[in-house]
Amino acid sequence: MLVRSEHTLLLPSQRGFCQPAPALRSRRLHCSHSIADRAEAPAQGIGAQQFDPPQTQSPHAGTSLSASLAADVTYDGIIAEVPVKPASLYVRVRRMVKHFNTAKGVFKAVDGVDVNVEPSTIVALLGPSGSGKTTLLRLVAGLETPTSGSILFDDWDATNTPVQDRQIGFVFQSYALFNHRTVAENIKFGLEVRGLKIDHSKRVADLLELVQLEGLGDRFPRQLSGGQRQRVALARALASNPRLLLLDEPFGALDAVVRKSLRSGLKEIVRSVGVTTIIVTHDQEEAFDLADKVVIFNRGRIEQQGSPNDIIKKPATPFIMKFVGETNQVPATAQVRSRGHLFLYSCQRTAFTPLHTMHQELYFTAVGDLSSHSHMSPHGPFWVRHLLCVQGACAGVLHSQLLRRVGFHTGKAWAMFRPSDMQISKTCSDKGAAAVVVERTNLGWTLKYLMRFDDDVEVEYSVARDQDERQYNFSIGQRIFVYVPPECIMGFEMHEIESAPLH
Ligand SMILES: Nc1ncnc2c1ncn2[C@@H]1O[C@H](COP(=O)(O)OP(=O)(O)OP(=O)(O)O)[C@@H](O)[C@H]1O
Repeated sequence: MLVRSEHTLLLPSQRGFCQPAPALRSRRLHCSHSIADRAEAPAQGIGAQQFDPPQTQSPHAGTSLSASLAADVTYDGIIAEVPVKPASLYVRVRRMVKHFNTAKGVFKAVDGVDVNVEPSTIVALLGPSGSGKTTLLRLVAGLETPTSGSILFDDWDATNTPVQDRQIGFVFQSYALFNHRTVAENIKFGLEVRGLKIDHSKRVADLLELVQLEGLGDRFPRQLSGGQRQRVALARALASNPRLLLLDEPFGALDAVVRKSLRSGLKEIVRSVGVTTIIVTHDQEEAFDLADKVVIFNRGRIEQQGSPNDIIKKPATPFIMKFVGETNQVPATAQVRSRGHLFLYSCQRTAFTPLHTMHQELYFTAVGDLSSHSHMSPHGPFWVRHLLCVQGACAGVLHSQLLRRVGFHTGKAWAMFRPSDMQISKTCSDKGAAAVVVERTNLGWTLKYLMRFDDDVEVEYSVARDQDERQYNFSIGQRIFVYVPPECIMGFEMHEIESAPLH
C-alpha cells in the first residue's frame, strides 16, 4: 500500500531546493573526487550478473509519462512512495561557456551551449572523447563554475547555487562506494547526508527491492559483481529523493551484456521514479535506447539535439551523419564512364546521379537546399531535394548557369550517404553508376561488400545474409550498378566535418 507519511518529509522546499545540512560538506568533496577520478578509474572486475527490470510495474504503464506521474499511486512498493511529479525538475542551460586555462592558453571545453531538459525526461549527452560532455554535467552539478552562461532549475537561477543545495543524485563509472561499509550502509549514506528524518531501514529495504538486490544489504562492495555495485550506486543516488539524477558513464566499466541489462533496469527505475535525468555516455546504443532527447557534442558545441528518431533520420550536419551510423563518402566532380554513359555522382554540390548519357543527350542535375541546421558553413551542408532534367545541346550551359544561380561555389565538395540507402542492380541503367565488387566480408548475420567505381572511388554496402542469398550473392570482380536516391545524399565540404578538439 501507498505510505505517504515518508515522502512528505522528502518534498523539496517551496523554492525548490532544500537548505544545506551541515553534514553535506563531506558529500560535496566526495562528489568532486568521484568525478575527477573517473577518467583514471581502472576497469572494475565484472560479473555476469543479470539485472532484469523490476517486477513492480506502474498500473499506468502504457499511458503517457506525465499522466502516470500525475496520477494517484495505488500500488505497492518503493516506486509508489517516491513523490513523483513535485520532484521532477525542469533544467535549462543557457549560453553556457566554460574555459580552462592551460599551458597552451585558454581551452574552450564548453562553447556556448543551450539545452533544455524537460521534467521527468532522460537526456543523453553523446559525443567524441573530449567534446565537453562531462564538463557540462559538472557545470549542471555545480562542480565547475561557468565562465559565462546560466543554469535554471525550474524558474530558479541555480548558476551560483552550491552543489550540496542542488538536490542532485550522482552515479559515476567508478561507483564511488565505501568499501568498508555494507551495501545497506552505503545506501543509508545517501539519506544521512541529507539529514532526512525517516525510517532509514525501511527506505533502504525499499531501495534494495527497487534495484533488485533484496537480501544483499549485509554484503560489502567487494562481495558484489560490477553490475551489482552499480545498482547499489544507483540506489544510493536515489535514496535522498533527488530532483535531478546525473549519470556519468555509469556503465562504462561493465561488459556489453551487463551494460545492456543494467540499461533496461535503469530505464524502468528512472521512469517509475520520474526523476529528471542527464546521462553522459560514449555508447550510442545506450543513448538512443535510454533517452527522450539526445544531445550530440562536438568540440565544445552542440552539433544537434533532438529525439533519437530525429537524429537518426534527419542528421543535421556531416559530422552527425558520420558519427551516427555508417556512411559512404565520395569526392565531388568524380565521373564514371561506362558503356557510353557518363555518370556524375557529385558535381560541385550536385549529387550522385547520371548527368549525361551520351546517346540520349539527357542531363540531370541535382539541386540541394541548404540545411537550415547548418551553423558550420554558410554554404552547406545540404540535402538534395530536386532533380532537374534538361534535354538538348545547350543542356551543359544550362547546367552551369543553374549552379551559378543557386549559389554553389567551387570549393572542394563531397557527397555522403548511408550504405542502407544504396540501390544495387546487376543490370545497366541510366540510374546507376558502374562499379565492380572488390571485397566480400562475412560479419555473421550481415555481409559487407566493398565496391569500386571506375575512377577508383570505393564505397561499402552492407546487406543481411538472407537478403544477400535471395537477391545478390555477388562474386568478386562482378560488375554492378549503384544508385543512391538524391534525397538520401548530403553534400558538404571537408572542413564541416572536423571533430578535433578546439584549442
Ligand atoms: N580542469 C581542466 N583543465 C583543462 N582542461 C580540461 C579540464 N577539464 C576538462 N578539460 C578538457 O576539456 C575537454 C572536454 O573534457 P570533457 O571531460 O568534458 O570531455 P568529454 O566529452 O566528457 O570526454 P570523455 O568522453 O573522454 O570523458 C577535454 O579536452 C579536456 O581535456
